[in-house]
Amino acid sequence: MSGPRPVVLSGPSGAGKSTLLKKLMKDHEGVFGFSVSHTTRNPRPGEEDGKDYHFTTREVMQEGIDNGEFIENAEFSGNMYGTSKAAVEDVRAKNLICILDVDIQGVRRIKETDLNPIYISIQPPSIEILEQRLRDRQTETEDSLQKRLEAARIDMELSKEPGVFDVVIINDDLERAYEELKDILNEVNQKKP
Ligand SMILES: Nc1nc2c(ncn2[C@@H]2O[C@H](COP(=O)(O)OP(=O)(O)O)[C@@H](O)[C@H]2O)c(=O)[nH]1
Ligand SMILES: Nc1ncnc2c1ncn2[C@@H]1O[C@H](COP(=O)(O)OP(=O)(O)O)[C@@H](O)[C@H]1O
Repeated sequence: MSGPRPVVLSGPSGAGKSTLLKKLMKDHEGVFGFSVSHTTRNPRPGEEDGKDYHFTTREVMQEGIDNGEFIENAEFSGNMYGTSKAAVEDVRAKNLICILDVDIQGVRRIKETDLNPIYISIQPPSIEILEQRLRDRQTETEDSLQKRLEAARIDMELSKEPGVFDVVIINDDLERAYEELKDILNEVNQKKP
């Protein structure tokens, strides 16, 4: 595929992907475009349909998957998530660098496509700190929080495997993690404009 390499951000829920991504998009307007995923989970206060996610139902999303409209899709914490072909195309059409936020299953599926992104894992300093951040965020029920922590343990192990990610960023201090992310993206874009 031609154009700049897309960027896949992955890592446990609560690791800080959205925080870093929003900061990056705000500081570099007209450079990055977010691939808006579909999900069957309920919107959180402040989340906008079509901006944060395309909020949908299981039936509608399954129909789209069956019709071949998705690059990848996965089940996470009791909900469906997926990247539609249109989500990535929309960003490409604007000539922006496409950023995708997907879980580890999404990373695996995207590796089977010709998208050829750079794979970045955002990791928390520890599972304890991750739990605290998720609790402080106040977006989860106890059940969905426990499911996220369970998935996080698997994600944290897999991110250590060589070859899965190009880069692993530990999001301890936010500003330092952000600088690290920016440095990596600068490097990639210089190599392949
Ligand atoms: N495979 C896949 N995962 C996604 C997609 N969109 C979001 N996710 C992942 O789904 C998980 C849950 O996302 P979300 O419900 O927004 O919760 P949060 O990560 O705790 O803010 C995260 O690990 C996301 O990276 C997608 O299109 N495909
Ligand atoms: N470096 C950090 N230090 C402290 N809190 C952070 C840091 N990065 C993110 N957070 C907070 O942790 C919570 C989870 O971050 P978020 O960006 O929603 O994670 P994700 O998108 O990976 O699920 C948010 O409330 C966010 O404000």
